[in-house]
Amino acid sequence: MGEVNRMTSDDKFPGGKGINVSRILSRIDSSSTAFGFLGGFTGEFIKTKLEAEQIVTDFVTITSDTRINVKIKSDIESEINGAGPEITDAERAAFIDKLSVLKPSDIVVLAGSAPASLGQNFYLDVIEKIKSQGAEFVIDIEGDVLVKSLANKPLVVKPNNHELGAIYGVTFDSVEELIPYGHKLLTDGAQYAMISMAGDGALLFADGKTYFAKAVKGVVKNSVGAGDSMIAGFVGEFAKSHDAVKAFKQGVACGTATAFSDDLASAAFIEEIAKQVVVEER
Ligand SMILES: Nc1ncnc2c1ncn2[C@@H]1O[C@H](COP(=O)(O)OP(=O)(O)O)[C@@H](O)[C@H]1O
Ligand SMILES: O=P(O)(O)OC[C@H]1O[C@](O)(COP(=O)(O)O)[C@@H](O)[C@@H]1O
Repeated sequence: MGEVNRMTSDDKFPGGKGINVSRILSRIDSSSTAFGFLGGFTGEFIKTKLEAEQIVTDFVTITSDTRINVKIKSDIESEINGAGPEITDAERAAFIDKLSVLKPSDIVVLAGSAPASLGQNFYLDVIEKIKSQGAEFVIDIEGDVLVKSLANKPLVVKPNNHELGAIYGVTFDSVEELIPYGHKLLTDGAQYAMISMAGDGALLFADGKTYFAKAVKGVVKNSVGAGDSMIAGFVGEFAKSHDAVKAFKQGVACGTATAFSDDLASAAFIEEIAKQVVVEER
């Protein structure tokens, strides 16, 4: 702080939670459409990168520049996430309009912070539209919006252990302590809930049961996008098999494989890690 800092190397990746979900889905052979708002030179960069990976995109083009989120990898990881672009009422309305194509078999993943210009009710308006089309939704957003969305029965939610504590105003000293709160996410409305705990593994709450996946051991290269990868793994597998435990296993494999990769995990590495994931009922 307060000094000139020079990087030894740098990379540029198309990012943001929903984009990460689409990139992992494409690697596990699950088709998706990446959508949201894109604008300016940064928006062009993201679109080009996604198209190079054969990911279908359907973004609302905005006049402001898409934000840049800076991830600093040193002895410790630090993140500086942009506040997000200015989005006009017309651009907001165009986005909601796009949801008219949704069918009951679709699953919409709502992920990441919404810029202030979209207003406080943005995600709740989006959820109302998704529900009116008969589609399912998954939500990965911090705070109050996640809590309010539970009444609309999201297919799955995946707060990490810290976010779960913040939702219910508690702190956890052990995995056992957070189990009742995982079940509370279901009684509050979620169909399934996963709690990710980085290097301490993950929990699944499904049909009144609790499942635990011990963390796979390996060298952590990048924890950015591990949570998004976990959601993609769950959704991609659930869309095929409708088996929540299998979906959880795939989620953990994708999250772990990304944590052990420089960018998001490759298909081959996800497959390799999947062989090491063990899920047991607790
Ligand atoms: N250091 C790690 N070692 C092993 N697995 C990890 C590690 N970090 C993340 N993972 C895997 O990825 C999942 C999601 O990571 P996590 O950091 O908890 O999510 P988020 O990025 O949303 O906070 C974890 O539940 C775990 O399965
Ligand atoms: O929208 P937010 O909350 O600022 O989060 C955006 C950030 O989340 C990420 O998608 C990473 O998320 P996770 O580490 O939770 O998987 C980054 O690519 C991005 O910079």
